[in-house]
Amino acid sequence: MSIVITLSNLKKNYGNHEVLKGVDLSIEKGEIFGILGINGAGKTTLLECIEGFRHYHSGNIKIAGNIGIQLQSASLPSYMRVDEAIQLFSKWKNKNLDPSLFTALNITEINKKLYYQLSAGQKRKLHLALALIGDPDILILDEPTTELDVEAKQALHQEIKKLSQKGTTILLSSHDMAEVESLCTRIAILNQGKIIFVGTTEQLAKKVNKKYSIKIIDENEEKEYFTSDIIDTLSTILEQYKLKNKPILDIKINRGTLEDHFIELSKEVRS
Ligand SMILES: Nc1ncnc2c1ncn2[C@@H]1O[C@H](COP(=O)(O)OP(=O)(O)OP(=O)(O)O)[C@@H](O)[C@H]1O
Repeated sequence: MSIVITLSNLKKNYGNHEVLKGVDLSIEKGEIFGILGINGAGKTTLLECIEGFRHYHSGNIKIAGNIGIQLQSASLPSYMRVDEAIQLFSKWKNKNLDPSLFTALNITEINKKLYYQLSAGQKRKLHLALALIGDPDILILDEPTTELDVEAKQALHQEIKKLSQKGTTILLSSHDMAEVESLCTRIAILNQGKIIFVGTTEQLAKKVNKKYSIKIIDENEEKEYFTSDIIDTLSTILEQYKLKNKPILDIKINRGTLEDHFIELSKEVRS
């Protein structure tokens, strides 16, 4: 796998406020890479440095390929129509927007609307569509699904997965842990200016040593067991029930969510 984004010891201050305190990161081609962190952790700053919108004070950023960008907040002239914006960006990039995206993101419905008439979610959809014109090698999305309705969110998730399968690298920030868990191949957690974790969500679960919970419900009671080895523990429990010839009514397994693990790790770092 080839590395398409490399950050080495990246530092960025706003006045005396050190927001990025030496960030190192490598992102591979075709990854869907999520940047997580609490409000103000520096995710947007990091993405904007990579996009070239922010000056950084020291360190190095290497990018292999062209970038499509959907900013957290962006604006177009109030009286520009949606189809005019798409034509304008298509001309700039000398490529048209893939028609399947019009349908997937429901752009056709808002084609003739003026920019100022769009709802917040519709604006976000338009900016996403504009980022995708020109078939970028790397797509950077800052909180892409905030304000999107469920249908548009699902459409975007499918689109992101398709793009990654054909080799586009996607770098996104999000507060939606369920979204990150289902989409991202790897994540990085930004905390107090440093990356405190890089890896898969499973690796994060291991790092915080989160134990699985197994709840067994039988006719008389509900019992909960905690384990890090689900197969061994579950087999032993089932064996015992079989030996006692006791019927089980329900089994619930909870491996913890990304949100639980994120909170756990943030607590560990603070203490
Ligand atoms: N232009 C700026 N001038 C001064 N301080 C800034 C500027 N932009 C951001 N900051 C500060 O830098 C820190 C990081 O902000 P940033 O927007 O990068 O965080 P974030 O992780 O994207 O937050 P959120 O999740 O709330 O979007 C915050 O404390 C913010 O107040």
